[in-house]
Amino acid sequence: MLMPILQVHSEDIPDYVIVCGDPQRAEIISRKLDSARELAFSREYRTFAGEIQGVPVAVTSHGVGSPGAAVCFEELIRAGAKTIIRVGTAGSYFAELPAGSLVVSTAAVRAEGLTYQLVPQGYPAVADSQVVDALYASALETDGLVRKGITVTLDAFFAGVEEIPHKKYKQAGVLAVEMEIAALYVIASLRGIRAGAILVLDGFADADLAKEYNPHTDIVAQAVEREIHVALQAVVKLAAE
Ligand SMILES: O=P(O)(O)O[C@H]1O[C@H](CO)[C@@H](O)[C@H]1O
Ligand SMILES: O=c1cc[nH]c(=O)[nH]1
Repeated sequence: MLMPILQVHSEDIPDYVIVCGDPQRAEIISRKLDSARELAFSREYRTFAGEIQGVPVAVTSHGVGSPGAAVCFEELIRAGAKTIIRVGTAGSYFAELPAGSLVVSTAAVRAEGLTYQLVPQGYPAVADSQVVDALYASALETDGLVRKGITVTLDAFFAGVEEIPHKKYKQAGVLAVEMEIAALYVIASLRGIRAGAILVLDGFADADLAKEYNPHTDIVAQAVEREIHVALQAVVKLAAE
């Protein structure tokens, strides 16, 4: 069956799918796969399929923000995805977690609008524990900082006149801020599949720490290579369980 928005056929979507915001990152991830082939590039959604150590895996970009990403997650699940791992970037709240560090998101604060049109307030946006364990174990096998914990999903990247309560999230122990994980975790729970996420911190989101936003540094690019490796090794681990 052809998915109307992603323009991929369900027969081509395996159990394991890696997702990321940037179509260019999807292409970078696809280069790590054996027998990789591009399935479709429709709107911001670019999809590849291949194998990692014999395990079939697809990669799809979901763009920026929860509503567009939700379209991607829903169609991937309809097409047959059973485990979705987001490989993303996020802003850090803590000086001890500088650019280049990794965070495995165990749950997300629903500070966005999309999930409130799907489930009531109070419904948790929580990762699958097996996926979290596989991501964290794989990350510990690599060099560099990694933490696991709660992240927050926002709709706004740039602030308007309303204050984004970064200070409160930080006080509450939230590690990092990004824009799609809450949608992924809520949709995964609703549809009965597994999901998890690993993030490269690309700078500080907190007003006290923030300098100019620049995700295009060597440190971030190297850490993205590391998180891609971690996510693909997590897929191999999960497929062997
Ligand atoms: O790392 P990616 O997947 O691009 O995602 C992060 O980067 C974008 C903002 O620049 C948002 O989509 C945010 O969630
Ligand atoms: O949403 C995002 C993504 C990366 N860095 C940020 O500060 N915010």
